[in-house]
Amino acid sequence: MAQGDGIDLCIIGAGPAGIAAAERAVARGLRVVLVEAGEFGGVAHNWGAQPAQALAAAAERAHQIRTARDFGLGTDEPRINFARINARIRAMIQEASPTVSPEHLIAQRIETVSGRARFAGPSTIDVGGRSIKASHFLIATGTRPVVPDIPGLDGVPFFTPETIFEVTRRPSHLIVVGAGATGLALAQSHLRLGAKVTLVEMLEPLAGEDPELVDIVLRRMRAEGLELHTHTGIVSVAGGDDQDIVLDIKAGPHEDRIVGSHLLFATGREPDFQGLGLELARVAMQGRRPELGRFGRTANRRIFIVGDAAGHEGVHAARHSAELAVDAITGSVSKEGLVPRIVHTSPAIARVGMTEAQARAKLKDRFEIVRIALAQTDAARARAQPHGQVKIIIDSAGRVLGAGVVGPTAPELVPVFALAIARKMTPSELGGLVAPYPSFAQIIPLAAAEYARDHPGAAPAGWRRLLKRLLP
Ligand SMILES: Cc1cc2nc3c(=O)[nH]c(=O)nc-3n(C[C@H](O)[C@H](O)[C@H](O)COP(=O)(O)OP(=O)(O)OC[C@H]3O[C@@H](n4cnc5c(N)ncnc54)[C@H](O)[C@@H]3O)c2cc1C
Ligand SMILES: NC(=O)c1ccc[n+]([C@@H]2O[C@H](COP(=O)([O-])OP(=O)(O)OC[C@H]3O[C@@H](n4cnc5c(N)ncnc54)[C@H](O)[C@@H]3O)[C@@H](O)[C@H]2O)c1
Repeated sequence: MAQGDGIDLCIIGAGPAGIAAAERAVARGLRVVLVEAGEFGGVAHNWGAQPAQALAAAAERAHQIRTARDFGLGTDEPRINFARINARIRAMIQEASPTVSPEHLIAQRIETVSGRARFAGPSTIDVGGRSIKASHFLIATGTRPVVPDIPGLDGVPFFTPETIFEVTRRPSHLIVVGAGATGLALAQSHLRLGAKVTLVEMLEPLAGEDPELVDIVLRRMRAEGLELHTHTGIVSVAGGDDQDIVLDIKAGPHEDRIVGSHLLFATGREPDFQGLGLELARVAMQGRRPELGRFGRTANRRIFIVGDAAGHEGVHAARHSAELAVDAITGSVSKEGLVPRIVHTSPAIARVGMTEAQARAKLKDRFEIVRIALAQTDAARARAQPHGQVKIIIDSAGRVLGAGVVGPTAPELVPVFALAIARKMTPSELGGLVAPYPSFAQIIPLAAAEYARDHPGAAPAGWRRLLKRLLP
């Protein structure tokens, strides 16, 4: 049967991007159908961000117990029960599920369909033998993990970031391959939960991030016991089934062997358009990737691709890209927001706007950097969490262009810098904001004072000027 005409927007994939798009579209008065092949909530809710955050929270507690002696508290090593930790994670996901359940979505006037979608033509999809026609389509099908082709891997049991939460006993020695945001965060969680962890990376850890900020995190992780091999390739792998996993590695001319109990590949993700029938949808491809215009519009102007499938990174980026696409479909004028990039290690890295490398490429030496160590705040000293820094990129006119924060509350601080960049604020204006005491946010006025020391002419913000900038 052909589901009735009159559907304005059919969304394929009910992860954060698909759900955000559906919510915005119904708010704009569109008739929306949301199709999901697996679990509503997508990777983020079921296998990605949420479980990883819950695991990191357990790991943080274990770390606090282990370091409690620094505060004058006598404690033993935490007793860690992996089965209970992962049972809590599953329970937490179940508890949060109503917020992404079909029932909740239907209550918001979003029609839901369970099944795998495949285009049957430029304006029709097929879902389990059922045909759905719509004026516009939004593809929000996310990504799947990539596992490298390594000699010997056939027959060796391994985990991906989606399956690692199924472990019910503490790995005695977890080998993690890939030091991106996922690999580092999962490696640190397992390390803090008492596993020995060895991380193998063929390039630099977090290669796209500011090396100065990454270095702070890596120093912490090494101090906590992480064994890290960078610029290291895997020659072969063997073992499994009650036997140790043996990884032969090579860094330049040096060969080595790692013997572990569990193997996790965090070697990146790729969009999976196979089986979606994009050729029937008249979506033009560039190799294996669709050609994308503004807001993810494809060569078929009625089809958009958003979220991780379009190369955005993280839940907030996925949601934002989806909302912009809906705005484009409904003809609303919207401005792309500044999307922060976050690495959820401990300490975390959060940054927004231009990096030092980008500023150098664009402005040569016509910019300045202000750096302040987190240790300069009383909050960091009181909580014994001194590991971190703020790094602000400022142009020659004195406007904030970018900022990177490393610290326990980095993700909470970075929106302040996003606002400063969007409003073209100066460090003096930022320094005009009153940060509560004690808080890590005090690093912001400290950074502003540092800038003012070298620029005595840059007047602190008057409240009138600040108000003028903040008000629409
Ligand atoms: C371990 C891990 C930790 C992470 N931690 C964080 C974090 O802390 N913070 C953060 O911001 N991001 C994090 N991420 C990234 C985050 O999960 C993604 O950015 C986010 O899920 C992307 O949302 P999405 O809607 O684009 O795609 P997804 O969440 O992948 O959802 C896509 C949905 O589409 C469905 N689908 C696919 N094909 C079809 C089809 N043909 N028909 C119907 N449905 C289909 C899938 O079943 C899936 O439900 C993490 C990822 C991982 C793996
Ligand atoms: N906001 C967050 O906290 C968060 C958390 C997880 C993921 N994400 C996002 O999800 C996306 C994917 O991140 P990711 O870390 O899964 O992937 P990634 O692609 O960023 O990192 C994968 C790493 O694996 C390495 N690698 C690949 N093949 C290898 C091999 N054969 N041997 C050794 N190393 C190898 C790569 O060099 C790279 O450093 C990113 O965009 C990331 O920002 C965000």
